Amino acid sequence: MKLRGLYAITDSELLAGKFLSYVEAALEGGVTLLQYRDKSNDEARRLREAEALRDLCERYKTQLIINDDAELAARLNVGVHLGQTDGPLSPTRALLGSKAIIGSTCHAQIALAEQAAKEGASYVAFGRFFNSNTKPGAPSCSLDLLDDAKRTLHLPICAIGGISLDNAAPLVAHGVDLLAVVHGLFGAESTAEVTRRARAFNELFKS
Ligand SMILES: Cc1ncc(COP(=O)(O)OP(=O)(O)O)c(N)n1
Ligand SMILES: Cc1nc(C(=O)O)sc1CCOP(=O)(O)O
Ligand SMILES: [Mg+2]
Repeated sequence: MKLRGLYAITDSELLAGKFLSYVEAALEGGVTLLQYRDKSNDEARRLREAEALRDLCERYKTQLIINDDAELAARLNVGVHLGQTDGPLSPTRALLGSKAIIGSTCHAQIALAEQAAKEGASYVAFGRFFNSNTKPGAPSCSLDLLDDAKRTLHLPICAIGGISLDNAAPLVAHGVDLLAVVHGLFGAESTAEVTRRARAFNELFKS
């Protein structure tokens, strides 16, 4: 499967009270990867929501990725995204199998991405590219890094951090394969607007 297009990421606070309707609206507009990102310790809710997302993703033929939690990903037979302190990639690849999608946060460092590639990552994520409401403290990353990354790496490149329809085009022009978005998608006022935004993000990959 080609990893290219919109990578929608959920936010439990932003989506409170409208979680599944907003996610389904995004899927309706077209989502390549959907990440379930919930930083709480509420294990029961996390399992319940992740199962609901897995079922929804199956209906829309979208790949589900669990943030941080390889055990939950293994339980649901879906992919996982791991940051630099979320656990090692090689044992996670062994746990999830050769076909699973495993992503790695590489901040603004090509060396981290090269290491992730060696350890079996399916894609590498760089960011943050713009000011982020969701994660204001994330280290910043420049467009120049993408040119180096395209020259050096041979796996899909994901961009994250403050991405919206107003600023995403240059990222795609610099070779980004996946646009990972929370607020720029789910910050919309209505489900119709979420669907419109998802479609518009996908259009960026067609020109
Ligand atoms: C696609 C994607 N890229 C980066 C991150 C950030 O991961 P991490 O650094 O582990 O931070 P948290 O998201 O866990 O707070 C991500 N989740 N997804
Ligand atoms: C979860 C996350 N990780 C980042 C990083 O730079 O590693 S930025 C970020 C938040 C992305 O949300 P929004 O699209 O609302 O900015
Ligand atoms: Mg993490």
